[in-house]
Amino acid sequence: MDIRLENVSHSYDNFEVMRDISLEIPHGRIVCIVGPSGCGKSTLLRFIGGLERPKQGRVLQVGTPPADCLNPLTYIFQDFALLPWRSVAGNISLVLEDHGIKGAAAKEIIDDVLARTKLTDFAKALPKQLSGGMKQRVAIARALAVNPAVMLMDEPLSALDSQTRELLMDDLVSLWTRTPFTAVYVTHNLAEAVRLGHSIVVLSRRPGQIREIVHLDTPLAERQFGDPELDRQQRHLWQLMRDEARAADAELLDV
Ligand SMILES: Nc1ncnc2c1ncn2[C@@H]1O[C@H](COP(=O)(O)OP(=O)(O)OP(=O)(O)O)[C@@H](O)[C@H]1O
Repeated sequence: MDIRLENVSHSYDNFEVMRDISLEIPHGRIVCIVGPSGCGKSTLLRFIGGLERPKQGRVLQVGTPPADCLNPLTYIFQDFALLPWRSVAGNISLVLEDHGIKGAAAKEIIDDVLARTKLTDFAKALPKQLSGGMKQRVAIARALAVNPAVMLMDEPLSALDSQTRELLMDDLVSLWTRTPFTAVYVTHNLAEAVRLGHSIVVLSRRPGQIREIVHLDTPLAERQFGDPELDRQQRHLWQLMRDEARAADAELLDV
């Protein structure tokens, strides 16, 4: 299933947040969205997820979700959103229980996603026993359990330290390489964008408009830390964003 945004514009009362966004999120691709603070990245994600509707334009789901998909659009948040009293396996089973999947059928799915996220040995652990990186792996496993058509990732690594972030990026790349998934990935971090994005949508400051869409051809598995081509792309993204980010920053201070 692809997602298509057609001429999406939005205001909260008279406060214009985004203007005329048209965008394709193709099946099996990771599309990163970057832009200065307050330019509407999270709002765009909410429109794609159907949590809110834009004032103008349309968000279309094109094609059908996978046959065994329980939840076509699934979020992964920065703060993991795990239930502290449930084990790792219990947090994953929760989303299956919502769909009436229990017993052996649930166990099969849970075992599979735990293995894919290298969490098998932690099935019985409670969230408080886990590091931040492990918690986010649980959140990713939980998202994979519903076999989503599109994962909506809102700054999923930004609460983590830089080393853990690198490890999680490696995990996401190997997950995608084994079984490609579709994701819209909002981030402030341009290094994450060039490491994980098949394309990177650069938004202007508010009202967010598309400044440029950068397409990266290097396969995800070949993108190494410190790769000169990725560094060059990251510099290009920063050039696009620097003045906008500075202006947006000044605007926020004025409020
Ligand atoms: N429900 C709402 N009512 C009024 N204003 C809102 C609402 N939601 C978001 N906004 C405003 O819309 C603008 C865009 O917000 P949004 O959170 O989408 O930006 P963002 O690019 O994700 O920001 P950041 O990078 O800081 O997380 C902001 O100025 C925000 O204050």
